[in-house]
Amino acid sequence: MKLATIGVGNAGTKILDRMLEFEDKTNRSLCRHAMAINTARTDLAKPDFIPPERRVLIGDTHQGAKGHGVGGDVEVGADVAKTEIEEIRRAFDDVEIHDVDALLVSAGLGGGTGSGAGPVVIDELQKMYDEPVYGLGVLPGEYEGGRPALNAARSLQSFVTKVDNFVAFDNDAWRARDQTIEEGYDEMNGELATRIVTLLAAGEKDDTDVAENVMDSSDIMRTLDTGGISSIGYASSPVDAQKGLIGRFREDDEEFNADEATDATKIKGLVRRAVNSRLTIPCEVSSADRVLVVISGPPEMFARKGLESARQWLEDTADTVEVLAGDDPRENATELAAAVLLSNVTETPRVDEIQDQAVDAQNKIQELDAVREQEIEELITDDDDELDPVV
Ligand SMILES: Nc1nc2c(ncn2[C@@H]2O[C@H](COP(=O)(O)OP(=O)(O)OP(=O)(O)O)[C@@H](O)[C@H]2O)c(=O)[nH]1
Repeated sequence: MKLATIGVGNAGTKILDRMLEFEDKTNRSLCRHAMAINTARTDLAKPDFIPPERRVLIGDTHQGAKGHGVGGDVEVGADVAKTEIEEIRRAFDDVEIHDVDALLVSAGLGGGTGSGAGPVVIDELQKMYDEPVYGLGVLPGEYEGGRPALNAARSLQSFVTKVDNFVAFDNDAWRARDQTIEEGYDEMNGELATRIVTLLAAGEKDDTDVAENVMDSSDIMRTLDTGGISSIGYASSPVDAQKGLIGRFREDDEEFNADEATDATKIKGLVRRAVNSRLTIPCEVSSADRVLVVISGPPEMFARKGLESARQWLEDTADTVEVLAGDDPRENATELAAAVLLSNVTETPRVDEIQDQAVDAQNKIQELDAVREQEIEELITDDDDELDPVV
């Protein structure tokens, strides 16, 4: 596929930058246009790969932002983007839409800019272009507390209703306990970038003269066409030019046999590993509406039989007949990778938890407001009592 990509807020920008880095490292060219929109000047200076002229600072004259971010306030994030919609629109004028299949907006949903300005940006893109607009969004970890959960619960609803498909990433599922938050983010962003780019960059070459099994961008778009929330699974094994695949396969895989494993069983094993891996958002695989499998690597490693039996296994596992599978040939690739898109998954426990956490946070805020109102009323009454004799 070919995409125009827009990172909104700090996390959205960092993730997009890592996608560009992965592309650069692996000779892919998924993101034909990359842009960052943020309310924090310092964060906009940080990317290594997003071109400086494609970084848009919004809200530097807004009272609630002043170039320093919006401090987790979704209302301010949305207001800033609405106020500066003309500037945002002008920035989109540079997008060569005839050169892309779709647009992708990435954002963290726990803060104020990504979650507030993100939906405003998506609305504008949907108005301006006929191409699908996809979302790539990070759900905050439980450890972050009530406010990010409240932001995310509200914003997730806007994102999911506005985009054509929302690929979710769950910080809770990916957090390693022995890392600082920043180290953790760096690693997570790399993992997410690898998954989304491996998946969507398949079919980026519009070659008519390609082998039969090669993934087409229209297959990817068809799988994403379900709407809703999606998750990605991924597994890879290093490739040795002489010996073929040298990665270890799960020994509990019923097909596993170190000596006899053919390329076909290896491919099937890789797809199983991808589906059983840590998904970008944990979900019940059988709740997926449609599934897409991309096998990416040196073409001599592809095995038509393997792809077909992986597809059949997935049809049973995901309990859907809508499983599309294809190859993504990458000459000189050092790994064979399987990326599996589970589209429109409905059983995602973390989304339910965030909603519960958000309701708790909302109740606490209301309780605090009620206490505050009571205190103010009491203060006024006390003042009135004191004032009475004077009047
Ligand atoms: N996976 C991942 N999540 C991040 C990263 N940085 C922040 N987050 C998450 O994204 C949420 C939003 O953080 P930011 O992106 O910094 O916030 P923002 O959208 O720029 O909004 P403001 O800071 O309020 O202006 C946080 O609550 C975290 O859950 C990152 O690098 N990787």
